[in-house]
Amino acid sequence: MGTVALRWDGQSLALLDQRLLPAEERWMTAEGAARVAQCIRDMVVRGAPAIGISAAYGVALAARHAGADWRGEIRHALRALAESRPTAVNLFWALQRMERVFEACASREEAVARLAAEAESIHREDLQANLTMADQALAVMAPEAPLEVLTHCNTGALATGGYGTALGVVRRLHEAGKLARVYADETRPWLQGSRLTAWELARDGLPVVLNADGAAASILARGQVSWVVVGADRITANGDVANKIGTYSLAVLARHHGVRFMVVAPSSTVDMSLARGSDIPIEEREGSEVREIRGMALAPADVPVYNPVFDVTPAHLIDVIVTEKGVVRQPGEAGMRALFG
Ligand SMILES: CSC[C@H]1O[C@H](OP(=O)(O)O)[C@H](O)[C@@H]1O
Repeated sequence: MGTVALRWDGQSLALLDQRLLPAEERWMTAEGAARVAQCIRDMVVRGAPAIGISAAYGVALAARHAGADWRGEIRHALRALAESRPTAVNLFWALQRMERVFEACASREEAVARLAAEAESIHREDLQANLTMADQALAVMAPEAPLEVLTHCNTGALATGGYGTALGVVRRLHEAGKLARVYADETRPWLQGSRLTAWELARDGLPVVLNADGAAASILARGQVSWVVVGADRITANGDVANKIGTYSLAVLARHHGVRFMVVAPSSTVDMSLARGSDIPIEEREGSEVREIRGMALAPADVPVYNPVFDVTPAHLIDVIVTEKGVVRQPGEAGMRALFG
């Protein structure tokens, strides 16, 4: 089997501990919803679609382990999971789906069966969405010869139900014989690019080249990269995109150098209830993620740190948003409403 971030056997959820990659491949079992919420908060599992899928399985686990007050326990699990991370809307989208099914259940036994089935559907649909998006993106790119692309963070099988969003597009280019090289930004501070993307792509035999984030400008200036391809954590009604910190600067660089900029995300990442990107809650994480790595000091222990882990790329810097429901070119409110109502 190819790379996967999580496994569900009908009774428990196993998560590949992404904090330890690439040094160690260690799986941990999350027995209940509280543990799943903690794994999402601590980034054992991360990536917008993967945390939505994990949260859904967390609700299924809550039903499985519930007692006489099964309704109260499942409600408590829904709340705890919703508090695990704030920016990726896929988490809340998945929990809303689970809640709708839960509210329609008349007994704990029914909830156990139906919530597990719903979580499995969310998982399966995400994988299918990735495959559809990869096809659509290939049609947009229409490469005649193998091309170079640059990506940021990790949007691959590790971040999704399988295959990947932006990395799914990279995979599809490779399968079509149209990928000359993919540059992977290392993605400071959590290093999703160096620890996860380089690992995932090298493992699957794709031509990946790792670069420091600060090298992106000179790579784009060389004129060989055709597309910057990234994922998303939330897309608002006007086409603004929240994604991993550093995406916005990459979009500015791409526009400056005449390189096209593509966002690839399933419709579960679209939040039409928010008018613009400035409405998106941006997660800030511990300063220690910047000051140190695996306990080793990279900065004075007491230096103040500002560590927002997402930024917002305005729609006007994006050439195309690819979803499984269709493609929005030159994103703006009209194009978003045409596809998402
Ligand atoms: C396939 S979307 C992945 C998305 O999630 C990342 O964030 P994190 O690693 O903090 O969960 C990032 O924004 C990626 O684009």
